[in-house]
Amino acid sequence: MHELLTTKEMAEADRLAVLRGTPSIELMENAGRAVADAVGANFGTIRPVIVIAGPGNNGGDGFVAARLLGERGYSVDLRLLGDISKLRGGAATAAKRYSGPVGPMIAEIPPGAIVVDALFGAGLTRNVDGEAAVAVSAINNSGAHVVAVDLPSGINGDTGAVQGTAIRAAETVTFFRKKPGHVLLPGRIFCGMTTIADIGIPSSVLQDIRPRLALNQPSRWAHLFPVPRVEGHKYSRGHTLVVSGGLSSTGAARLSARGALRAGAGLVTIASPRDALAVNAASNLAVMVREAEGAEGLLSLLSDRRINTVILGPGGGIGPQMRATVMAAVRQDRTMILDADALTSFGEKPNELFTELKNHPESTAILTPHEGEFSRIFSRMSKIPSVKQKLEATQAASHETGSVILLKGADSIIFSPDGRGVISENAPPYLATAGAGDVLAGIIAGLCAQGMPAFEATAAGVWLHGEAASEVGPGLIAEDLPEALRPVYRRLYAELGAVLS
Ligand SMILES: NC(=O)C1=CN([C@@H]2O[C@H](COP(=O)(O)OP(=O)(O)OC[C@H]3O[C@@H](n4cnc5c(N)ncnc54)[C@H](O)[C@@H]3O)[C@@H](O)[C@H]2O)[C@@H](O)CC1
Ligand SMILES: [K+]
Repeated sequence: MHELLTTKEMAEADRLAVLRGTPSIELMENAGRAVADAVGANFGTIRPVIVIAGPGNNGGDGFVAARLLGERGYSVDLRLLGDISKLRGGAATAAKRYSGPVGPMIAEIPPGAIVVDALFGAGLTRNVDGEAAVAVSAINNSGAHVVAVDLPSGINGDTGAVQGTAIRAAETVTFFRKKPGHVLLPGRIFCGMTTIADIGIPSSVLQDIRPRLALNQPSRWAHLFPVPRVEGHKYSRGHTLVVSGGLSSTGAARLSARGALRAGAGLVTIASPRDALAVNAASNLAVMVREAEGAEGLLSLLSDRRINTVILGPGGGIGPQMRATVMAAVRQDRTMILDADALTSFGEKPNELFTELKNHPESTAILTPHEGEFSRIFSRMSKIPSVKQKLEATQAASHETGSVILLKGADSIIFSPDGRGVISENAPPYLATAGAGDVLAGIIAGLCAQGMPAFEATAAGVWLHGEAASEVGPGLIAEDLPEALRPVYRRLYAELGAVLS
């Protein structure tokens, strides 16, 4: 159930289901019934129901729900945008089956009403305006409990963007699979709680559609998640190197190092400039500290081939030295997590980095920008859209650079150069705190160190980071995150059925 379908893929699912023998009116009947059931699950027949129907099949679902709710004893007031004679296909059939009165668009909602929002769904093609916009603001201002059909009207199913204005729903009933707009912000907030109803589309249609996007859930990467083995030893669990900043900025590297250790890397070393050696050494026990000045220093440490992952960026400083250090790591064919300063340092010359990466196919880069960093590094690349179109932008950036890209946010997006993508929805709001990103870079590196492939390690890292934050709860500071991985790992391993002694 974790696949995400674009609106185009959903239309294809619909078409294939019809080809395989389910008439489209039956899909619509099932959709409308699921909506009526959602109303019935929470409210008795005392509260009036207002169904706001649009001119397409979303409106058709609304007509079905209105008919069924009427049959179940609810007082139903159906309002239609446009002319009933203009309805086509399933929507026209559903309207014929509805015997109640059909009123014009509404501009005021009576107190205590339940609203079924069947104005626009997957077929929204432009900004909501005119009468529809008036109805949307009346609904939003009324405080009514809104059940949205498929998507809150005004939310773009593919991007989660608000087109003009949008209905704020308490719950959204969607069909077969979620769409990106249910998960991406701000769409997710407008959806309220989203549930998925089975409307008779067989899962087998997915074999033809082959969706590339999914929710970031363990089902996407659990089969590659490292399980420590009794016969294993620290060297078999990989070695992560974290490059530290100077004396006044060592905290970020230390947070990364702790994240990598807790994620299960066998060994973690901080490569530290001389002036910061004492502070790095004094504040770490299990983490080793080695002296390394700039690119030269890193190169000499990387002569140890057992070091298989390198974190560059957290607290490392912006400028030519960072650029040289990153380039040195790329030439050493390692898996690198490039974060923060390592990305910003290439803001003026991104191609320098990407050409070097192309010349070293044995090295793997995972880039972990937030939106600001993403713009800085990719805005000069013409084939990459603005970060405002975050899904397409992340996918294009991954494709163009051959790197795994993690666009960090409350709806973190991760793409692999092969076109697979996941969107995360488990990050609690208090995760937006100083240093949390440094820990995340460490967790991802720690998983890569143990042999997990880059895309899956990044997805797993982001998921674990979100779970760890929820484990800590409000008041969280970045230092808490590595420590909170323990109960999260315990639960995950229990779910994976791994036997740990
Ligand atoms: N695809 C499927 O498998 C199924 C789809 N169903 C429903 O069908 C919906 C999609 O139906 P449609 O493709 O007909 O699309 P919609 O019903 O979402 O909207 C299309 C209609 O709205 C108009 N429109 C779009 N944007 C507008 C705007 N800003 N202002 C005014 N008018 C606007 C279009 O001209 C068109 O008439 C889904 O969201 C779902 O609710 C269900 O019936 C069940 C099966
Ligand atoms: K809707």
